[in-house]
Amino acid sequence: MKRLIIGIGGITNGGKSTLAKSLHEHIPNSCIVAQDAFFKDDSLVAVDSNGFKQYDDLDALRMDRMMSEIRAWQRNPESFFASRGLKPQFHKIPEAQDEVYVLIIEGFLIFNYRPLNELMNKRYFLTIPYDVCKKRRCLRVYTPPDPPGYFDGYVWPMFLKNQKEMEEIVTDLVYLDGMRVREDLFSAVYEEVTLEIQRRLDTNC
Ligand SMILES: Nc1ncnc2c1ncn2[C@@H]1O[C@H](COP(=O)(O)OP(=O)(O)O)[C@@H](O)[C@H]1O
Ligand SMILES: O=C(O)c1ccc[n+]([C@@H]2O[C@H](COP(=O)([O-])O)[C@@H](O)[C@H]2O)c1
Repeated sequence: MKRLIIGIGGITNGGKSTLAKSLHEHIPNSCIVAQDAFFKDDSLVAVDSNGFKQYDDLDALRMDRMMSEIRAWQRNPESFFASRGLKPQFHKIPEAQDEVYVLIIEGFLIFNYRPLNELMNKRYFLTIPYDVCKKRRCLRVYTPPDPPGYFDGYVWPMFLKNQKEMEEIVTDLVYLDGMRVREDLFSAVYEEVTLEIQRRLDTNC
């Protein structure tokens, strides 16, 4: 059994979940692990000197739990896949005797966490301009909701800081323009992932 781990990172509201879901729907034997599912309880998230809850920081996330989930997939992708009620399918090559299990890891700080970053075979990073990001973010309701001034006073400066830190540790990142239509973004990544799957089926890696 072969494995492939794809990271879909990027700016808040850049389209990570949308892209990850489309990939999952089209890639046989794939699963998604989303970083958003690992936020700590609000009572455990620190507050900064401006009174803003520090959600855009690795400390706000239970990265240990996220890593355990990913390790469970690594140990046995097939049973991890089945435990989510998904049905295995061979890739669309009639003579293929092997299967490639694909894990799609999606989230805004996935490459900032070194132990997680190191596991990825492919790294994609979605970006959108400030004004588009602010507009999309204002339309979205988080739990808890963003307080007034949160985007400019906290989220945007943290994005710039986190991106800078990420770029210091990550190489071979493929930047994706989140302004492209969904279908284009999907096709571009799907094509590359399909080639990676094919490469694994063709070789012993
Ligand atoms: N390529 C795109 N073009 C325009 N809007 C998009 C695109 N991808 C996602 N969106 C919209 O942007 C918002 C955030 O998308 P989402 O996938 O949840 O982002 P993220 O997971 O990065 O926070 C949603 O309203 C979604 O419908
Ligand atoms: O999901 C949550 O529990 C949650 C609670 C408060 C805030 N968030 C925001 O979630 C953002 C990251 O998720 P996303 O999908 O926008 O990339 C990050 O900018 C946080 O400020 C998320």
